Amino acid sequence: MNKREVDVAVIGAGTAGMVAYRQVSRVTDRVVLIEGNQYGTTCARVGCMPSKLLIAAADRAHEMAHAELFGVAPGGVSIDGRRVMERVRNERDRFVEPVVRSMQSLPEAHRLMGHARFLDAHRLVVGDHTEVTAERIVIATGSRPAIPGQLKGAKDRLVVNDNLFDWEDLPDSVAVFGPGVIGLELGQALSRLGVRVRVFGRGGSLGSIQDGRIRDYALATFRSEFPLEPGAEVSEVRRTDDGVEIAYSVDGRQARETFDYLLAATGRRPNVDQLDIQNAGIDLDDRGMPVFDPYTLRCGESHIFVAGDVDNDRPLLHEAADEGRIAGDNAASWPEVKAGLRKTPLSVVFTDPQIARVGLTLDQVSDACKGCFAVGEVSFENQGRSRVIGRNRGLLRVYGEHGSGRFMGAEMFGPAAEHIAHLLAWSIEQRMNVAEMLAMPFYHPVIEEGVRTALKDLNGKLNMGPGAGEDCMECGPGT
Ligand SMILES: Cc1cc2nc3c(=O)[nH]c(=O)nc-3n(C[C@H](O)[C@H](O)[C@H](O)COP(=O)(O)OP(=O)(O)OC[C@H]3O[C@@H](n4cnc5c(N)ncnc54)[C@H](O)[C@@H]3O)c2cc1C
Ligand SMILES: NC(=O)c1ccc[n+]([C@@H]2O[C@H](COP(=O)([O-])OP(=O)(O)OC[C@H]3O[C@@H](n4cnc5c(N)ncnc54)[C@H](O)[C@@H]3O)[C@@H](O)[C@H]2O)c1
Repeated sequence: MNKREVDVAVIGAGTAGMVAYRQVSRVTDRVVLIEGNQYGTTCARVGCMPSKLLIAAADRAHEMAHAELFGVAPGGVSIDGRRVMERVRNERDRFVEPVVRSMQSLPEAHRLMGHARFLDAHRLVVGDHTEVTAERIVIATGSRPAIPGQLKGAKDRLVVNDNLFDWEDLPDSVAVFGPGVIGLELGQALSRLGVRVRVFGRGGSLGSIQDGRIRDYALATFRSEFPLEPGAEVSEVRRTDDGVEIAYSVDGRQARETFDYLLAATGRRPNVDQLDIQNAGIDLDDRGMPVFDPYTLRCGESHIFVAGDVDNDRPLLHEAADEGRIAGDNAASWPEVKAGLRKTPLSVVFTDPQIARVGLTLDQVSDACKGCFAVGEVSFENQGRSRVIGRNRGLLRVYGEHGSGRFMGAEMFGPAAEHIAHLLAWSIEQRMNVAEMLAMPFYHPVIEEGVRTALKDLNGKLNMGPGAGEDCMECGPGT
Protein backbone atom coordinates (compact mmCIF):
# COMPACT_ATOMS: atom_id res chain seq x y z
CA MET A 1 0.00 0.00 0.00
CA ASN A 2 1.41 3.40 -1.03
CA LYS A 3 1.16 6.19 1.53
CA ARG A 4 0.52 9.85 0.78
CA GLU A 5 0.17 12.83 3.11
CA VAL A 6 -1.53 15.97 1.86
CA ASP A 7 -3.10 19.16 3.15
CA VAL A 8 -6.29 18.62 1.13
CA ALA A 9 -7.78 15.59 -0.61
CA VAL A 10 -10.65 16.20 -3.04
CA ILE A 11 -12.74 13.10 -3.78
CA GLY A 12 -14.34 13.14 -7.24
CA ALA A 13 -13.05 14.87 -10.38
CA GLY A 14 -16.39 16.14 -11.65
CA THR A 15 -17.26 19.82 -11.98
CA ALA A 16 -17.43 20.47 -8.23
CA GLY A 17 -14.23 18.51 -7.51
CA MET A 18 -12.23 20.15 -10.29
CA VAL A 19 -13.23 23.64 -9.15
CA ALA A 20 -12.46 22.77 -5.52
CA TYR A 21 -9.06 21.41 -6.58
CA ARG A 22 -8.30 24.61 -8.55
CA GLN A 23 -9.04 26.79 -5.51
CA VAL A 24 -6.95 24.63 -3.18
CA SER A 25 -4.01 24.32 -5.58
CA ARG A 26 -3.68 28.12 -5.59
CA VAL A 27 -2.52 28.01 -1.98
CA THR A 28 -0.84 24.62 -1.50
CA ASP A 29 1.00 22.08 -3.59
CA ARG A 30 0.05 19.35 -1.11
CA VAL A 31 -3.29 18.51 -2.72
CA VAL A 32 -4.65 15.42 -4.44
CA LEU A 33 -7.73 15.04 -6.68
CA ILE A 34 -9.05 11.48 -6.56
CA GLU A 35 -11.23 9.99 -9.33
CA GLY A 36 -12.77 6.54 -9.08
CA ASN A 37 -14.12 6.13 -12.60
CA GLN A 38 -13.17 8.30 -15.56
CA TYR A 39 -12.34 11.93 -16.23
CA GLY A 40 -14.76 14.04 -18.25
CA THR A 41 -17.56 14.94 -15.76
CA THR A 42 -21.19 13.87 -15.67
CA CYS A 43 -22.21 17.13 -17.36
CA ALA A 44 -20.08 16.65 -20.47
CA ARG A 45 -20.14 12.86 -20.73
CA VAL A 46 -23.67 11.75 -19.82
CA GLY A 47 -25.60 14.81 -18.64
CA CYS A 48 -26.19 18.39 -19.74
CA MET A 49 -24.35 18.30 -23.06
CA PRO A 50 -25.38 15.02 -24.75
CA SER A 51 -28.98 15.53 -23.62
CA LYS A 52 -29.05 18.98 -25.19
CA LEU A 53 -27.51 17.58 -28.38
CA LEU A 54 -30.31 15.03 -28.68
CA ILE A 55 -32.88 17.75 -27.96
CA ALA A 56 -31.34 19.98 -30.66
CA ALA A 57 -31.89 17.26 -33.28
CA ALA A 58 -35.45 16.72 -32.03
CA ASP A 59 -36.26 20.42 -32.14
CA ARG A 60 -35.00 20.65 -35.71
CA ALA A 61 -37.19 17.71 -36.75
CA HIS A 62 -40.18 19.23 -35.00
CA GLU A 63 -39.73 22.65 -36.61
CA MET A 64 -39.49 21.09 -40.06
CA ALA A 65 -42.55 18.92 -39.50
CA HIS A 66 -44.57 21.94 -38.42
CA ALA A 67 -43.37 24.42 -41.01
CA GLU A 68 -46.69 24.25 -42.86
CA LEU A 69 -48.08 26.65 -40.22
CA PHE A 70 -46.15 29.31 -42.14
CA GLY A 71 -47.16 28.00 -45.56
CA VAL A 72 -43.77 26.33 -45.96
CA ALA A 73 -43.97 22.70 -47.08
CA PRO A 74 -40.80 20.80 -46.22
CA GLY A 75 -41.85 17.84 -48.40
CA GLY A 76 -41.64 15.14 -45.75
CA VAL A 77 -39.10 14.94 -42.95
CA SER A 78 -36.91 11.87 -42.75
CA ILE A 79 -34.93 11.12 -39.61
CA ASP A 80 -31.75 9.07 -39.92
CA GLY A 81 -31.36 7.68 -36.40
CA ARG A 82 -27.77 6.59 -37.01
CA ARG A 83 -26.74 10.08 -38.07
CA VAL A 84 -28.64 11.67 -35.19
CA MET A 85 -26.81 9.49 -32.67
CA GLU A 86 -23.49 9.88 -34.47
CA ARG A 87 -23.67 13.66 -34.12
CA VAL A 88 -24.69 13.35 -30.47
CA ARG A 89 -21.67 11.15 -29.76
CA ASN A 90 -19.20 13.15 -31.85
CA GLU A 91 -20.18 16.49 -30.38
CA ARG A 92 -20.31 14.96 -26.89
CA ASP A 93 -16.76 13.72 -27.37
CA ARG A 94 -15.67 17.21 -28.41
CA PHE A 95 -16.98 18.52 -25.08
CA VAL A 96 -15.40 15.71 -23.07
CA GLU A 97 -11.97 15.85 -24.70
CA PRO A 98 -10.78 19.24 -23.34
CA VAL A 99 -11.97 18.31 -19.85
CA VAL A 100 -9.95 15.10 -19.93
CA ARG A 101 -6.98 16.99 -21.39
CA SER A 102 -7.07 19.60 -18.62
CA MET A 103 -7.14 16.82 -16.03
CA GLN A 104 -4.18 15.09 -17.62
CA SER A 105 -2.25 18.34 -17.63
CA LEU A 106 -2.33 18.50 -13.82
CA PRO A 107 0.91 17.56 -12.04
CA GLU A 108 1.00 13.79 -11.66
CA ALA A 109 1.43 14.08 -7.90
CA HIS A 110 -1.91 15.90 -7.75
CA ARG A 111 -3.88 13.07 -9.42
CA LEU A 112 -4.92 9.71 -8.09
CA MET A 113 -7.16 7.15 -9.79
CA GLY A 114 -9.25 4.82 -7.67
CA HIS A 115 -12.40 4.63 -5.60
CA ALA A 116 -11.92 6.41 -2.24
CA ARG A 117 -13.31 5.26 1.11
CA PHE A 118 -12.91 6.71 4.60
CA LEU A 119 -10.80 4.73 7.06
CA ASP A 120 -11.20 7.43 9.68
CA ALA A 121 -11.71 11.21 9.80
CA HIS A 122 -8.36 11.93 8.13
CA ARG A 123 -7.45 8.74 6.27
CA LEU A 124 -8.75 7.50 2.93
CA VAL A 125 -7.98 4.27 1.15
CA VAL A 126 -7.95 4.73 -2.61
CA GLY A 127 -8.54 1.76 -4.90
CA ASP A 128 -6.85 -0.59 -2.38
CA HIS A 129 -3.46 0.70 -3.55
CA THR A 130 -2.90 4.01 -1.73
CA GLU A 131 -3.60 5.32 1.72
CA VAL A 132 -4.02 9.09 1.77
CA THR A 133 -3.78 11.03 5.02
CA ALA A 134 -5.36 14.45 4.55
CA GLU A 135 -5.64 17.33 6.97
CA ARG A 136 -8.84 18.44 5.17
CA ILE A 137 -11.17 16.64 2.75
CA VAL A 138 -13.69 17.77 0.11
CA ILE A 139 -16.33 15.20 -0.85
CA ALA A 140 -17.47 15.90 -4.43
CA THR A 141 -18.58 12.46 -5.54
CA GLY A 142 -21.73 13.44 -7.48
CA SER A 143 -24.78 11.25 -7.91
CA ARG A 144 -25.98 8.32 -10.00
CA PRO A 145 -29.35 7.16 -11.33
CA ALA A 146 -31.67 5.73 -8.66
CA ILE A 147 -33.40 2.73 -10.22
CA PRO A 148 -36.49 1.30 -8.48
CA GLY A 149 -36.28 -2.51 -8.16
CA GLN A 150 -39.36 -3.08 -10.30
CA LEU A 151 -37.70 -1.51 -13.35
CA LYS A 152 -34.85 -4.01 -13.20
CA GLY A 153 -37.33 -6.50 -14.74
CA ALA A 154 -36.35 -4.89 -18.06
CA LYS A 155 -32.93 -6.59 -17.67
CA ASP A 156 -30.63 -5.87 -20.63
CA ARG A 157 -33.22 -3.43 -22.07
CA LEU A 158 -32.96 -1.10 -19.09
CA VAL A 159 -31.15 2.13 -19.99
CA VAL A 160 -30.23 5.24 -18.02
CA ASN A 161 -28.61 8.49 -19.06
CA ASP A 162 -25.20 6.85 -18.58
CA ASN A 163 -25.63 4.58 -21.62
CA LEU A 164 -28.45 6.03 -23.74
CA PHE A 165 -26.17 8.45 -25.59
CA ASP A 166 -24.00 5.55 -26.75
CA TRP A 167 -26.84 4.13 -28.85
CA GLU A 168 -25.72 3.59 -32.46
CA ASP A 169 -29.25 4.10 -33.71
CA LEU A 170 -32.62 5.28 -32.43
CA PRO A 171 -34.91 2.45 -31.31
CA ASP A 172 -38.53 2.16 -32.40
CA SER A 173 -40.01 2.51 -28.92
CA VAL A 174 -39.04 3.53 -25.37
CA ALA A 175 -40.98 3.47 -22.10
CA VAL A 176 -39.73 6.42 -20.06
CA PHE A 177 -40.09 6.07 -16.30
CA GLY A 178 -40.08 9.36 -14.41
CA PRO A 179 -41.65 12.57 -15.80
CA GLY A 180 -39.00 14.58 -13.97
CA VAL A 181 -36.43 16.80 -15.60
CA ILE A 182 -34.50 14.06 -17.38
CA GLY A 183 -37.58 12.04 -18.35
CA LEU A 184 -39.37 15.03 -19.90
CA GLU A 185 -36.30 16.30 -21.76
CA LEU A 186 -35.34 12.92 -23.18
CA GLY A 187 -38.88 11.58 -23.57
CA GLN A 188 -40.02 14.54 -25.64
CA ALA A 189 -36.81 14.52 -27.70
CA LEU A 190 -37.15 10.81 -28.52
CA SER A 191 -40.80 11.28 -29.40
CA ARG A 192 -39.97 14.16 -31.76
CA LEU A 193 -37.35 11.94 -33.39
CA GLY A 194 -40.02 9.42 -34.32
CA VAL A 195 -39.60 7.00 -31.40
CA ARG A 196 -42.85 5.68 -29.90
CA VAL A 197 -42.71 6.92 -26.31
CA ARG A 198 -44.92 6.59 -23.25
CA VAL A 199 -43.88 8.41 -20.07
CA PHE A 200 -44.86 6.80 -16.76
CA GLY A 201 -44.91 8.82 -13.55
CA ARG A 202 -45.80 8.35 -9.95
CA GLY A 203 -47.67 10.65 -7.60
CA GLY A 204 -48.55 13.25 -10.24
CA SER A 205 -45.37 15.35 -10.21
CA LEU A 206 -44.12 16.88 -13.46
CA GLY A 207 -40.64 18.19 -14.16
CA SER A 208 -39.58 20.30 -11.26
CA ILE A 209 -42.76 22.41 -11.51
CA GLN A 210 -44.08 23.64 -8.17
CA ASP A 211 -46.85 26.02 -9.26
CA GLY A 212 -50.06 24.03 -9.83
CA ARG A 213 -51.37 26.23 -12.66
CA ILE A 214 -48.12 25.96 -14.57
CA ARG A 215 -48.06 22.21 -13.97
CA ASP A 216 -51.60 21.73 -15.31
CA TYR A 217 -50.85 23.80 -18.40
CA ALA A 218 -47.60 21.93 -19.06
CA LEU A 219 -49.21 18.55 -18.53
CA ALA A 220 -51.97 19.27 -21.05
CA THR A 221 -49.41 20.56 -23.55
CA PHE A 222 -47.08 17.56 -23.27
CA ARG A 223 -50.04 15.17 -23.41
CA SER A 224 -51.13 16.72 -26.70
CA GLU A 225 -47.79 15.59 -28.10
CA PHE A 226 -47.00 12.18 -26.52
CA PRO A 227 -48.63 9.83 -23.99
CA LEU A 228 -47.77 10.81 -20.44
CA GLU A 229 -49.27 9.16 -17.37
CA PRO A 230 -48.08 11.11 -14.28
CA GLY A 231 -49.97 8.80 -11.90
CA ALA A 232 -49.74 5.37 -13.56
CA GLU A 233 -49.98 2.18 -11.46
CA VAL A 234 -47.39 -0.18 -12.92
CA SER A 235 -47.90 -3.78 -11.82
CA GLU A 236 -45.24 -5.56 -13.89
CA VAL A 237 -42.13 -4.89 -15.92
CA ARG A 238 -40.95 -7.98 -17.79
CA ARG A 239 -38.27 -8.72 -20.36
CA THR A 240 -39.84 -10.75 -23.20
CA ASP A 241 -38.54 -11.95 -26.56
CA ASP A 242 -39.99 -8.79 -28.09
CA GLY A 243 -38.54 -6.29 -25.65
CA VAL A 244 -39.95 -4.99 -22.37
CA GLU A 245 -43.58 -5.62 -21.52
CA ILE A 246 -45.22 -3.21 -19.09
CA ALA A 247 -48.51 -3.93 -17.37
CA TYR A 248 -50.10 -0.79 -15.96
CA SER A 249 -53.37 0.86 -15.13
CA VAL A 250 -54.46 4.47 -15.42
CA ASP A 251 -57.74 5.56 -13.82
CA GLY A 252 -58.69 1.88 -13.42
CA ARG A 253 -58.05 1.11 -17.11
CA GLN A 254 -55.67 -1.88 -17.47
CA ALA A 255 -53.16 -2.08 -20.30
CA ARG A 256 -50.11 -4.03 -21.46
CA GLU A 257 -47.63 -2.52 -23.87
CA THR A 258 -44.27 -3.67 -25.21
CA PHE A 259 -41.32 -1.35 -25.86
CA ASP A 260 -37.79 -1.89 -27.18
CA TYR A 261 -36.25 -0.21 -24.13
CA LEU A 262 -37.12 1.13 -20.71
CA LEU A 263 -35.43 4.40 -19.77
CA ALA A 264 -35.20 4.88 -15.99
CA ALA A 265 -35.24 8.61 -15.20
CA THR A 266 -36.60 8.17 -11.68
CA GLY A 267 -34.30 10.51 -9.80
CA ARG A 268 -30.67 10.43 -8.71
CA ARG A 269 -28.97 9.11 -5.62
CA PRO A 270 -26.00 10.94 -4.04
CA ASN A 271 -22.75 8.95 -4.11
CA VAL A 272 -22.37 8.83 -0.34
CA ASP A 273 -23.26 5.22 0.31
CA GLN A 274 -20.02 3.70 -1.00
CA LEU A 275 -17.68 6.03 0.89
CA ASP A 276 -17.73 4.31 4.30
CA ILE A 277 -18.89 7.74 5.44
CA GLN A 278 -19.70 6.35 8.90
CA ASN A 279 -15.92 6.34 9.52
CA ALA A 280 -15.56 10.07 8.75
CA GLY A 281 -16.62 11.21 12.22
CA ILE A 282 -19.24 13.66 10.94
CA ASP A 283 -22.95 13.85 11.75
CA LEU A 284 -25.24 12.05 9.33
CA ASP A 285 -28.99 12.59 8.98
CA ASP A 286 -31.52 9.76 9.11
CA ARG A 287 -30.86 8.94 5.43
CA GLY A 288 -27.11 8.69 6.04
CA MET A 289 -26.38 12.03 4.38
CA PRO A 290 -23.74 14.35 5.85
CA VAL A 291 -25.19 17.29 7.76
CA PHE A 292 -23.61 20.46 6.36
CA ASP A 293 -23.95 24.24 6.26
CA PRO A 294 -25.15 25.29 2.76
CA TYR A 295 -23.19 28.57 2.96
CA THR A 296 -19.79 27.21 4.06
CA LEU A 297 -20.37 23.62 2.88
CA ARG A 298 -18.65 22.47 6.02
CA CYS A 299 -19.84 19.33 7.79
CA GLY A 300 -20.48 20.42 11.37
CA GLU A 301 -17.31 21.79 12.99
CA SER A 302 -15.13 19.35 11.08
CA HIS A 303 -12.38 19.64 8.47
CA ILE A 304 -14.64 17.91 5.89
CA PHE A 305 -16.61 19.78 3.19
CA VAL A 306 -19.15 18.70 0.56
CA ALA A 307 -19.74 20.12 -2.92
CA GLY A 308 -21.92 19.36 -5.94
CA ASP A 309 -24.68 16.80 -6.49
CA VAL A 310 -23.44 14.64 -3.61
CA ASP A 311 -25.03 17.01 -1.09
CA ASN A 312 -28.43 16.60 -2.82
CA ASP A 313 -29.09 20.35 -2.64
CA ARG A 314 -29.61 22.22 -5.95
CA PRO A 315 -28.17 19.44 -8.17
CA LEU A 316 -27.34 21.67 -11.13
CA LEU A 317 -24.13 22.41 -12.97
CA HIS A 318 -23.68 26.07 -12.01
CA GLU A 319 -24.42 25.21 -8.38
CA ALA A 320 -21.85 22.39 -8.45
CA ALA A 321 -19.27 24.90 -9.70
CA ASP A 322 -20.23 27.49 -7.05
CA GLU A 323 -20.12 24.86 -4.32
CA GLY A 324 -16.75 23.58 -5.55
CA ARG A 325 -15.40 27.13 -5.24
CA ILE A 326 -16.79 27.69 -1.76
CA ALA A 327 -15.74 24.26 -0.45
CA GLY A 328 -12.31 24.56 -2.09
CA ASP A 329 -11.70 28.05 -0.67
CA ASN A 330 -12.72 26.92 2.80
CA ALA A 331 -10.69 23.72 2.66
CA ALA A 332 -7.71 25.85 1.61
CA SER A 333 -8.13 28.43 4.38
CA TRP A 334 -9.29 26.01 7.11
CA PRO A 335 -9.59 26.47 10.09
CA GLU A 336 -10.73 29.89 8.89
CA VAL A 337 -14.05 29.20 7.18
CA LYS A 338 -16.28 31.78 5.48
CA ALA A 339 -19.84 31.77 4.14
CA GLY A 340 -19.74 31.80 0.35
CA LEU A 341 -22.08 33.60 -2.02
CA ARG A 342 -25.13 31.50 -2.89
CA LYS A 343 -26.91 32.85 -5.92
CA THR A 344 -30.61 33.22 -6.64
CA PRO A 345 -32.08 29.81 -7.44
CA LEU A 346 -32.37 29.38 -11.22
CA SER A 347 -33.33 26.29 -13.18
CA VAL A 348 -34.29 25.63 -16.78
CA VAL A 349 -35.71 22.46 -18.29
CA PHE A 350 -34.99 22.19 -22.02
CA THR A 351 -38.34 20.83 -23.12
CA ASP A 352 -40.41 22.70 -25.71
CA PRO A 353 -41.89 24.89 -24.36
CA GLN A 354 -39.17 25.22 -21.76
CA ILE A 355 -39.82 25.16 -18.03
CA ALA A 356 -38.04 27.66 -15.79
CA ARG A 357 -38.03 28.59 -12.15
CA VAL A 358 -36.29 31.49 -10.39
CA GLY A 359 -36.11 32.66 -6.80
CA LEU A 360 -38.60 31.29 -4.30
CA THR A 361 -41.34 28.81 -5.20
CA LEU A 362 -44.99 29.73 -4.66
CA ASP A 363 -45.08 27.92 -1.29
CA GLN A 364 -41.78 29.47 -0.20
CA VAL A 365 -43.07 32.95 -1.14
CA SER A 366 -46.18 32.33 0.92
CA ASP A 367 -44.02 31.36 3.92
CA ALA A 368 -41.54 34.20 3.46
CA CYS A 369 -44.28 36.83 3.04
CA LYS A 370 -46.55 35.26 5.67
CA GLY A 371 -49.28 35.04 3.04
CA CYS A 372 -49.00 38.73 2.04
CA PHE A 373 -48.11 38.35 -1.61
CA ALA A 374 -49.70 38.52 -5.04
CA VAL A 375 -49.27 36.60 -8.30
CA GLY A 376 -49.14 38.24 -11.72
CA GLU A 377 -49.71 36.17 -14.81
CA VAL A 378 -49.43 36.23 -18.57
CA SER A 379 -50.49 33.68 -21.13
CA PHE A 380 -48.29 33.49 -24.21
CA GLU A 381 -51.17 32.32 -26.40
CA ASN A 382 -51.90 35.84 -27.68
CA GLN A 383 -48.52 37.37 -26.96
CA GLY A 384 -47.41 39.22 -30.09
CA ARG A 385 -43.90 37.95 -30.76
CA SER A 386 -44.78 34.42 -29.62
CA ARG A 387 -47.65 34.29 -32.13
CA VAL A 388 -45.48 35.72 -34.91
CA ILE A 389 -42.98 32.88 -34.57
CA GLY A 390 -45.63 30.21 -33.90
CA ARG A 391 -44.48 29.50 -30.35
CA ASN A 392 -47.53 30.92 -28.59
CA ARG A 393 -48.04 28.36 -25.85
CA GLY A 394 -47.33 28.80 -22.18
CA LEU A 395 -47.79 30.71 -18.99
CA LEU A 396 -45.58 32.90 -16.79
CA ARG A 397 -46.46 33.52 -13.14
CA VAL A 398 -44.54 36.13 -11.15
CA TYR A 399 -44.66 36.53 -7.38
CA GLY A 400 -44.31 39.79 -5.40
CA GLU A 401 -44.57 40.90 -1.80
CA HIS A 402 -47.35 43.23 -0.64
CA GLY A 403 -46.13 46.50 0.85
CA SER A 404 -42.54 46.38 -0.38
CA GLY A 405 -43.46 45.35 -3.94
CA ARG A 406 -40.37 43.18 -3.89
CA PHE A 407 -40.06 40.64 -6.67
CA MET A 408 -39.73 37.21 -5.02
CA GLY A 409 -39.79 34.54 -7.72
CA ALA A 410 -41.40 33.17 -10.84
CA GLU A 411 -42.25 30.01 -12.65
CA MET A 412 -42.69 29.72 -16.40
CA PHE A 413 -43.64 27.25 -19.08
CA GLY A 414 -43.23 29.02 -22.37
CA PRO A 415 -41.10 30.37 -25.20
CA ALA A 416 -37.53 31.56 -24.57
CA ALA A 417 -37.82 30.63 -20.89
CA GLU A 418 -34.06 30.02 -20.69
CA HIS A 419 -33.47 33.72 -21.44
CA ILE A 420 -36.38 35.21 -19.51
CA ALA A 421 -35.37 33.18 -16.43
CA HIS A 422 -31.99 34.93 -16.48
CA LEU A 423 -33.55 38.41 -16.62
CA LEU A 424 -35.81 37.52 -13.70
CA ALA A 425 -33.04 35.89 -11.64
CA TRP A 426 -30.78 38.91 -12.20
CA SER A 427 -33.64 41.18 -11.04
CA ILE A 428 -33.94 39.18 -7.82
CA GLU A 429 -30.18 39.25 -7.39
CA GLN A 430 -30.37 43.07 -7.66
CA ARG A 431 -33.22 43.06 -5.09
CA MET A 432 -35.48 44.95 -7.50
CA ASN A 433 -39.11 45.65 -6.83
CA VAL A 434 -41.80 45.26 -9.46
CA ALA A 435 -41.95 49.00 -10.26
CA GLU A 436 -38.19 49.08 -10.85
CA MET A 437 -38.43 46.10 -13.17
CA LEU A 438 -41.24 47.80 -15.11
CA ALA A 439 -39.02 50.87 -15.52
CA MET A 440 -36.52 48.82 -17.53
CA PRO A 441 -36.51 49.15 -21.36
CA PHE A 442 -38.65 46.73 -23.38
CA TYR A 443 -38.29 46.48 -27.15
CA HIS A 444 -41.16 45.69 -29.53
CA PRO A 445 -42.12 43.08 -30.65
CA VAL A 446 -40.30 40.67 -28.30
CA ILE A 447 -41.26 37.85 -25.95
CA GLU A 448 -40.04 39.98 -23.03
CA GLU A 449 -43.11 42.18 -23.53
CA GLY A 450 -45.01 39.22 -22.10
CA VAL A 451 -42.88 39.53 -18.98
CA ARG A 452 -43.90 43.18 -18.75
CA THR A 453 -47.56 42.19 -18.99
CA ALA A 454 -47.13 39.69 -16.13
CA LEU A 455 -45.29 42.32 -14.06
CA LYS A 456 -48.02 44.90 -14.73
CA ASP A 457 -50.62 42.37 -13.65
CA LEU A 458 -48.61 41.83 -10.46
CA ASN A 459 -48.18 45.56 -9.91
CA GLY A 460 -51.94 46.05 -10.16
CA LYS A 461 -52.63 43.19 -7.76
CA LEU A 462 -50.13 44.64 -5.29
CA ASN A 463 -52.07 47.95 -5.54
CA MET A 464 -48.90 49.70 -6.61
CA GLY A 465 -49.92 50.94 -10.04
CA PRO A 466 -52.09 50.19 -13.04
CA GLY A 467 -52.61 46.52 -13.87
CA ALA A 468 -52.11 44.81 -17.22
CA GLY A 469 -54.26 46.18 -20.00
CA GLU A 470 -54.72 49.57 -18.30
CA ASP A 471 -52.86 52.72 -19.18
CA CYS A 472 -50.54 51.27 -21.78
CA MET A 473 -50.86 53.62 -24.72
CA GLU A 474 -47.21 53.06 -25.49
CA CYS A 475 -47.52 49.26 -25.75
CA GLY A 476 -47.59 47.81 -29.25
CA PRO A 477 -50.13 45.16 -30.32
CA GLY A 478 -50.04 41.68 -28.80
CA THR A 479 -48.00 42.40 -25.71
C1 LIG B 1 -29.05 13.60 -18.09
C2 LIG B 1 -28.65 14.80 -17.26
C3 LIG B 1 -28.82 16.06 -17.79
C4 LIG B 1 -28.45 17.18 -17.05
N1 LIG B 1 -28.65 18.41 -17.60
C5 LIG B 1 -28.33 19.51 -16.88
C6 LIG B 1 -28.51 20.80 -17.45
O1 LIG B 1 -28.97 20.96 -18.57
N2 LIG B 1 -28.16 21.87 -16.69
C7 LIG B 1 -27.66 21.74 -15.43
O2 LIG B 1 -27.37 22.76 -14.78
N3 LIG B 1 -27.46 20.52 -14.88
C8 LIG B 1 -27.79 19.41 -15.58
N4 LIG B 1 -27.57 18.18 -15.04
C9 LIG B 1 -27.00 18.09 -13.68
C10 LIG B 1 -25.46 18.28 -13.73
O3 LIG B 1 -24.93 17.41 -14.70
C11 LIG B 1 -24.88 17.98 -12.36
O4 LIG B 1 -25.46 18.86 -11.42
C12 LIG B 1 -23.37 18.17 -12.29
O5 LIG B 1 -22.75 17.53 -13.36
C13 LIG B 1 -22.84 17.62 -10.95
O6 LIG B 1 -21.45 17.75 -10.88
P1 LIG B 1 -20.64 17.05 -9.69
O7 LIG B 1 -19.24 17.54 -9.77
O8 LIG B 1 -21.36 17.19 -8.42
O9 LIG B 1 -20.68 15.49 -10.03
P2 LIG B 1 -19.95 14.58 -11.21
O10 LIG B 1 -19.64 15.40 -12.39
O11 LIG B 1 -20.84 13.42 -11.30
O12 LIG B 1 -18.58 14.21 -10.51
C14 LIG B 1 -18.48 13.28 -9.46
C15 LIG B 1 -17.23 12.43 -9.68
O13 LIG B 1 -16.93 11.72 -8.51
C16 LIG B 1 -16.46 10.42 -8.86
N5 LIG B 1 -16.63 9.55 -7.70
C17 LIG B 1 -17.79 9.11 -7.15
N6 LIG B 1 -17.53 8.39 -6.05
C18 LIG B 1 -16.18 8.35 -5.90
C19 LIG B 1 -15.30 7.76 -4.94
N7 LIG B 1 -15.77 7.09 -3.89
N8 LIG B 1 -13.97 7.91 -5.11
C20 LIG B 1 -13.48 8.62 -6.17
N9 LIG B 1 -14.27 9.22 -7.09
C21 LIG B 1 -15.59 9.08 -6.95
C22 LIG B 1 -17.32 10.06 -10.06
O14 LIG B 1 -16.73 9.04 -10.83
C23 LIG B 1 -17.41 11.40 -10.79
O15 LIG B 1 -16.39 11.55 -11.74
C24 LIG B 1 -27.90 17.03 -15.76
C25 LIG B 1 -27.69 15.76 -15.23
C26 LIG B 1 -28.06 14.65 -15.97
C27 LIG B 1 -27.82 13.28 -15.40
N1 LIG C 1 -32.13 21.04 -17.56
C1 LIG C 1 -31.57 20.73 -16.41
O1 LIG C 1 -31.12 21.60 -15.67
C2 LIG C 1 -31.45 19.32 -15.99
C3 LIG C 1 -31.67 18.30 -16.89
C4 LIG C 1 -31.59 17.00 -16.44
C5 LIG C 1 -31.26 16.75 -15.12
N2 LIG C 1 -31.05 17.75 -14.28
C6 LIG C 1 -30.74 17.49 -12.85
O2 LIG C 1 -30.78 16.11 -12.60
C7 LIG C 1 -31.63 15.87 -11.50
C8 LIG C 1 -32.23 14.50 -11.60
O3 LIG C 1 -33.19 14.43 -12.65
P1 LIG C 1 -34.29 13.30 -12.67
O4 LIG C 1 -35.21 13.61 -13.79
O5 LIG C 1 -33.65 11.97 -12.60
O6 LIG C 1 -35.01 13.47 -11.26
P2 LIG C 1 -36.35 14.22 -10.85
O7 LIG C 1 -36.38 14.18 -9.39
O8 LIG C 1 -36.49 15.52 -11.56
O9 LIG C 1 -37.51 13.31 -11.43
C9 LIG C 1 -37.73 11.99 -11.05
C10 LIG C 1 -39.15 11.65 -11.43
O10 LIG C 1 -39.30 10.25 -11.34
C11 LIG C 1 -40.56 9.98 -10.72
N3 LIG C 1 -40.48 8.62 -10.18
C12 LIG C 1 -39.81 8.16 -9.11
N4 LIG C 1 -39.98 6.82 -8.98
C13 LIG C 1 -40.77 6.44 -10.00
C14 LIG C 1 -41.31 5.20 -10.42
N5 LIG C 1 -41.06 4.08 -9.77
N6 LIG C 1 -42.09 5.18 -11.52
C15 LIG C 1 -42.36 6.29 -12.21
N7 LIG C 1 -41.86 7.50 -11.87
C16 LIG C 1 -41.09 7.57 -10.78
C17 LIG C 1 -40.70 11.09 -9.68
O11 LIG C 1 -42.04 11.24 -9.28
C18 LIG C 1 -40.20 12.27 -10.50
O12 LIG C 1 -41.23 12.82 -11.29
C19 LIG C 1 -32.63 17.01 -11.55
O13 LIG C 1 -33.19 17.25 -10.28
C20 LIG C 1 -31.81 18.15 -12.01
O14 LIG C 1 -31.23 18.78 -10.90
C21 LIG C 1 -31.14 19.04 -14.68
